[in-house]
Amino acid sequence: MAETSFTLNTGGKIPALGLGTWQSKAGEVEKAVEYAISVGYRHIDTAYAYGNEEEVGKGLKKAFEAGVKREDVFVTTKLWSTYHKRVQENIEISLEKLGLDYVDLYLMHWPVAMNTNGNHPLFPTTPDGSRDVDFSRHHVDTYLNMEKLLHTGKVKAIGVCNYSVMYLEQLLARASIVPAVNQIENHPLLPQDDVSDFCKAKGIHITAYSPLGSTGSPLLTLPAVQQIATKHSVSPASVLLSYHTERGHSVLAKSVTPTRIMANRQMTKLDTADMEVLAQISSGGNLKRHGNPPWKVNLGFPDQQHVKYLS
Ligand SMILES: NC(=O)C1=CN([C@@H]2O[C@H](COP(=O)(O)OP(=O)(O)OC[C@H]3O[C@@H](n4cnc5c(N)ncnc54)[C@H](OP(=O)(O)O)[C@@H]3O)[C@@H](O)[C@H]2O)C=CC1
Ligand SMILES: O=C[C@H](O)[C@@H](O)[C@@H](O)[C@H](O)C(=O)O
Repeated sequence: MAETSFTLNTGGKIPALGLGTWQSKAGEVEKAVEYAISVGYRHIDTAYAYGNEEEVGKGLKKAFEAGVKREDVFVTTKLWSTYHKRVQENIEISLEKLGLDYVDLYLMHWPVAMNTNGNHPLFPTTPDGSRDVDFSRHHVDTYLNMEKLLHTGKVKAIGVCNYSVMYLEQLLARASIVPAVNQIENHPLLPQDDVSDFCKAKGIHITAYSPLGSTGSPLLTLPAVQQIATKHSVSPASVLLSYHTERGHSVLAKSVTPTRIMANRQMTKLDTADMEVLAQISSGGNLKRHGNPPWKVNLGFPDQQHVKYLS
């Protein structure tokens, strides 16, 4: 494995590979977390919005009972959009569900607030059926409230997700604490070099999500990925995950399947030629973003400039 962990701007370490839990179903995720930790994972990613923090917490508890120390597991959870005006409340609910005193990383899930008192606790809608966005709440004000959590000991580090360069510039202009992490969709069909370079210059670590292309892992069949896998006698998944460690990013791979959880631990030392082949996949604007919720808001990503926004 090229790197087993990266150092954050807090001085803390983030393990290079984390277990993703988005869409991991009830009845499956507790076992997935317990199994992953038993085979060496030390980084678990969840979120209030995933609705599985309680079960993730049960998996963590089993791992601790088996002798793994709390301080050796890096746990991330995320502030949901309907809680942008209730930051303290949302972390307390998450900690209660997880059965933890603190999380290692607390991330703003999206830089868009939704109506706190809308028609649904997670995904409120307006009468036309679109997302009930709270345009009165600026994402930087939410982040400033997250900064205050650092003094409570309930979070060891704070950061953001889904931040473009434009949003990061807005945030850094007013923040006292540089985010430790920006968690973004990242893979050879969405390299986001602009965000990666900007974060590197500012000391913000990137964690890549949807490295396999999310549900159904469509990127495993990319010919260039398969060709590199054959060259190194490894799986395509290993190539797609190792792409991030080579870039200095940590990576989250979701699976509830024990054989895949185990297999995804295998990292491959990719060479310069491999990285060049992987970089070529997106050349000529051949980009694919899998996570594209209908926010009605311009998030500032260059690949989304064709989208029509209401605001
Ligand atoms: N901050 C944010 O907004 C976001 C954060 N994330 C985080 O990142 C994590 C990873 O991203 P995610 O979108 O889940 O997608 P991934 O790219 O990790 O792909 C997950 C899919 O790949 C399958 N899979 C996993 N390993 C293998 C393998 N070795 N061979 C074949 N198939 C495999 C899984 O199936 P199965 O489980 O059935 O084995 C599942 O269908 C999330 O779970 C979440 O924690 C994700 C999206 C947005
Ligand atoms: O972390 C995973 C993703 O961000 C997911 O939570 C969102 O995409 C959500 O389904 C939404 O529709 O806004």
